[in-house]
Amino acid sequence: MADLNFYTGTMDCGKSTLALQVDHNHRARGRVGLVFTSHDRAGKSTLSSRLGLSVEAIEVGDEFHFWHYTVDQLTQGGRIDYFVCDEAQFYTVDQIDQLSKIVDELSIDVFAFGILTDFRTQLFSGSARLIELADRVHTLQVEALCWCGERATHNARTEDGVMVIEGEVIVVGDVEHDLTPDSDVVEKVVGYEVLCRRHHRRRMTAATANAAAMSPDVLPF
Ligand SMILES: Nc1ncnc2c1ncn2[C@@H]1O[C@H](COP(=O)(O)OP(=O)(O)O)[C@@H](O)[C@H]1O
Ligand SMILES: Cc1cn([C@H]2C[C@H](O)[C@@H](COP(=O)(O)O)O2)c(=O)[nH]c1=O
Repeated sequence: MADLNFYTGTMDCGKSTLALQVDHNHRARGRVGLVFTSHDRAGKSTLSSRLGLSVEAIEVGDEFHFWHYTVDQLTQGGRIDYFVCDEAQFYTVDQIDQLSKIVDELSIDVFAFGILTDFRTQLFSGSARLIELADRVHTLQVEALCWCGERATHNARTEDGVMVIEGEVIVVGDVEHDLTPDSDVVEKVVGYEVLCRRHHRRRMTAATANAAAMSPDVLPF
């Protein structure tokens, strides 16, 4: 029996690295797989890890149809044992439904990887559908840490290190370290920072915590 697996965690916790390892290990045992991604930082049709590894991947846009694509491949005599699906938070609900049908009707294992919530702590629709349908949901064991040392649980979007709460849901970017607000620079550096829930709610990033350290700790709001 094939399974639909969802591996999740915050940004920067090792998901793409694990996706590359899963593909490597299954391929090493003679299994035939397809690798998919969406909006990877390294560019279109690439699955990349911050460790520097990357592989070519099939880009999943909103119009991509997993079921039609897979049936076409199989009809042409191709063999497929598994899918590795990175950045699955960006997939549509229909695409996740197609993946579950592929598991059930074509006995293809699916390993999906993605973050759960956006910069406003709202579930991505693709991630929510995976939570609803997956046979197994795994939280990655490598934990990214908040600047305070606690386990990071949420993803903040920042401009020059200061947390923002307005904007488009999809903004491709990376976690930024050691940012300090610089009023002299016109172009703000947009990035992400992983935070514990308490500091996400307080909108307190490493940069603003550093600034606040100069004044007595105000009561939590
Ligand atoms: N220079 C490094 N040395 C060791 N590990 C690193 C280094 N740079 C990044 N990493 C590891 O890579 C992880 C991020 O990997 P990645 O697969 O890109 O994460 P995700 O896909 O979840 O954003 C970090 O949590 C860290 O453990
Ligand atoms: C929180 C959040 C993230 N994103 C983007 C930023 C990155 O390009 C990816 C996550 O990649 P990672 O491999 O897990 O680091 O998602 C976004 O578009 N919107 C958000 O709210």
